[in-house]
Amino acid sequence: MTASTALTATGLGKRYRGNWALKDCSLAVPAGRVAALVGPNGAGKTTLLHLATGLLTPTSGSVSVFGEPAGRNATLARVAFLAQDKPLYDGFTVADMLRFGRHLNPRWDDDSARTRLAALGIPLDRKVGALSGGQQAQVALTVALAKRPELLLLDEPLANLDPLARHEVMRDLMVAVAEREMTVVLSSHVVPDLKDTCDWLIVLNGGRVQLSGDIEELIAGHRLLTGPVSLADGVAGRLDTVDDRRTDRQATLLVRAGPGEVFDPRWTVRGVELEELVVAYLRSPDSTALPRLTLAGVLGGN
Ligand SMILES: Nc1ncnc2c1ncn2[C@@H]1O[C@H](COP(=O)(O)OP(=O)(O)OP(=O)(O)O)[C@@H](O)[C@H]1O
Repeated sequence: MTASTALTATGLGKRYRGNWALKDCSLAVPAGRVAALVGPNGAGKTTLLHLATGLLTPTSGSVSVFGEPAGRNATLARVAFLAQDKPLYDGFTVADMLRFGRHLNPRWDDDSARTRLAALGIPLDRKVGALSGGQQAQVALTVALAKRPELLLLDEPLANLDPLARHEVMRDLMVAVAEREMTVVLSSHVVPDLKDTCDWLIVLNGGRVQLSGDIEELIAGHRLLTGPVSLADGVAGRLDTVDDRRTDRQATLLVRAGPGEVFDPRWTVRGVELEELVVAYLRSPDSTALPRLTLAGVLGGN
């Protein structure tokens, strides 16, 4: 049986006046995954998340959440969205934020929100505007989690946080994922912070999906070769080459190849790190790795 999908985009596009912010975007995030949505500034990450929440309507294609069109009332109750400009009201106290959430959300979990804030040492009577950036991010995450979402969408939750605060937010997110059935899609520029947390990757570049799939499978399907430049054309002609950098003597190639692929022993061959993979694809906007069979399977299984 194929796992159900939390988020599905099919030929999804959004145009602002003459410009496509997102184009031909097809992807599926299986339920229960923690997906990293990465890409440079202006890649379309916020646009995709806004389409998934129903804040924007598609210009073309469609987006659905647990098989239902995004933005419907029934879908909204299952989704929490933490926007990039965290919608925290500076003049409100933390307790006001909880009261607000309780009134707006029928599934609101006040006890866990209070327990979480107490554990973080964030006083309920403090005005939100008087909290540090890290504490504000934690309050915003607490409010989002208290909605008890099945799909949690986070737009740059780590922006403006110092490394310790970033680590704590990611750790708390993982605790929440372990405690309940939840799918997370999290946009970020900070790829190293995602590698221990996320198990699914979506790379957007210039409004298009370049990479989408299970992180372990993507890593296992690529190799980094370093060796004499004279051998480079042979490899580039035989295998999909994502990134090809050459000096007069040496070539460094990132190729799509599984662990069983046999190379000339003059190459030094090693696996790739998540960040190397992301950077290599972003450097080569025409390269894509979209697991069409997997995608078709996931799409068909819902
Ligand atoms: N309301 C809007 N009107 C016109 N163009 C827009 C609007 N919102 C976004 N865009 C454009 O759409 C493209 C994608 O923007 P988007 O904010 O989705 O990217 P992003 O990947 O989230 O970027 P960042 O990492 O900087 O937040 C950009 O070129 C942006 O200028």
